[in-house]
Amino acid sequence: MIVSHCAADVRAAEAAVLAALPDGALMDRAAAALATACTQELRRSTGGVYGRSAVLLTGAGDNGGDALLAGALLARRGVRVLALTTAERAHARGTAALLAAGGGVRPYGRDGAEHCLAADLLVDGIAGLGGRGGLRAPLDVLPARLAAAGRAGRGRPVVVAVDLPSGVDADTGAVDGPVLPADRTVTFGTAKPGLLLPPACTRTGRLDVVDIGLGAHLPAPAAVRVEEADVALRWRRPTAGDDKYSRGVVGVVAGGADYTGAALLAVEGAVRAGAGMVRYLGPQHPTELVRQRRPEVVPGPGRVQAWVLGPGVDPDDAEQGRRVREALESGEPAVVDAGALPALPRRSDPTRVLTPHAGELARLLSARGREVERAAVEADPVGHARAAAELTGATVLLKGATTVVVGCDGVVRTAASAPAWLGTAGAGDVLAGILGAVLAARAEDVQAEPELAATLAADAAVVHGWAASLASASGPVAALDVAEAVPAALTSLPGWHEADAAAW
Ligand SMILES: NC(=O)C1=CN([C@@H]2O[C@H](COP(=O)(O)OP(=O)(O)OC[C@H]3O[C@@H](n4cnc5c(N)ncnc54)[C@H](O)[C@@H]3O)[C@@H](O)[C@H]2O)[C@@H](O)CC1
Ligand SMILES: Nc1ncnc2c1ncn2[C@@H]1O[C@H](COP(=O)(O)OP(=O)(O)O)[C@@H](O)[C@H]1O
Ligand SMILES: [K+]
Repeated sequence: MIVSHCAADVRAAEAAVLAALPDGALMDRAAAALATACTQELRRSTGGVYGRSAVLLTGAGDNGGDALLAGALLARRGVRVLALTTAERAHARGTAALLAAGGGVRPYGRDGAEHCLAADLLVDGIAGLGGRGGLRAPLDVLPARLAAAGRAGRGRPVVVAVDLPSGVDADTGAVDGPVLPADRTVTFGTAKPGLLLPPACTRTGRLDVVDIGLGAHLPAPAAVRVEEADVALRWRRPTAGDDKYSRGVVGVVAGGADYTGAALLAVEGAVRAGAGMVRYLGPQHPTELVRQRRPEVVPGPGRVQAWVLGPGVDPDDAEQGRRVREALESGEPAVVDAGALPALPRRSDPTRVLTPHAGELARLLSARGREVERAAVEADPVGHARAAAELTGATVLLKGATTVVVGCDGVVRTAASAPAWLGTAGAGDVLAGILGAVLAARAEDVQAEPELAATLAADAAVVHGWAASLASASGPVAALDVAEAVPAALTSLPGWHEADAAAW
């Protein structure tokens, strides 16, 4: 898991650590780690370090100071280092260190972009925690120039961001103007939400979190990235004492006379994610299809531990609509997807996990008096997911390249294990099925501790994305293939077998 904290929490932790350290010690730790990452990137993109060229973009603050101090270390390793200052002031100790090590310092000026493009390495120390808004002129055109020049090491320098890609909002992940995208970001003490949250997170590149001793002084995280190894530890496995009921029965209300495929996909997701039993509730035609493909599915009503409601359900389908409403009234944990979202009562609780994509979330908010367009949701996914969680009382899982989950504990969870190939019809139905199986397996725990639903929702999204990576193998993938890959995805999660051994 990668944890992140807002700027105010980082600054407070920094103040506590600084009180016990000599002047400059914290920046020196940061700069040493930054220089190491820079030499690795130089070696990777050019085959060496000595004689290579680096340009440092340095603002007036400590972010620029980190870059200058790291630049001094690089210069001592034989790198030709030039700092281009982007503000009227520059960090005094960092500037002196770079000059003493043989580097150069001058204003960014008119030819700044040409210097940047000609370098092997570009270190972005324009702004970090103190950044406000997107990059300003003359730096605003630099991201487009770099993008047009090609790939790292082939036409353009490799870009290493200090703490954050400049122009990204550290706390929210908002992108309000041009941002310098990084190939690698070296962040200090803890990650920042803006490095993990969409839309900014696509600019982070490879992320290094450098321990500079803030840990003991940091509060609960603001946002976390759930990783495969976290899921391996938490995934509930059956024991000798389990039977099909105790492992969790999933009730699926999906599909209808027209959309039969969604019924199959949701059922397949639940079966493959290890449900003890799946009951399917729907009209005769999809019921027959489900039975043909998955004879183990039980048709018709009965006791369930968790529901999957809505994939492929037409909101005007009276019969399926009645089943959705009855399930929502039953009190069991539920995945509320697609056609079931309009049936959600005005207030729910966190054991109901809504799984909209951006368009569905926009409709849900608009129907509740918060008129909003899909594009606005995409520009601020976390803000809108949070608004929906507050308005409905439910847990909200907003699907996207980076999926975000907002529950009732205030922490934003993210899953980013999916390849872009997963953006294919029916993939969301499979996720709903997987999540239904996860909720059913832990139904009692979720009832006792509703905030657990958000953790489980993020786990399901990670497995869904991991299964997609496996099934896709860097190529096209169909939704049904994703469901079929779930068992293999689970057993290939890093740490799965170690966690299994520990259980015995
Ligand atoms: N807080 C901590 O625990 C630590 C902080 N360190 C560094 O200190 C940084 C914070 O330093 P500061 O508070 O001095 O602030 P910054 O250096 O992040 O930002 C201030 C500078 O950025 C400029 N700026 C702001 N927004 C801009 C924009 N959109 N475009 C162009 N320029 C912009 C400002 O005019 C100013 O020159 C961190 O990001 C990190 O790099 C590290 O040295 C280690 C420890
Ligand atoms: N660019 C992308 N990269 C990775 N995953 C994506 C991307 N676009 C969409 N996805 C994922 O694909 C799935 C699509 O679900 P959804 O929009 O509900 O489609 P459908 O309704 O056809 O099933 C979601 O899990 C989403 O997170
Ligand atoms: K930066």
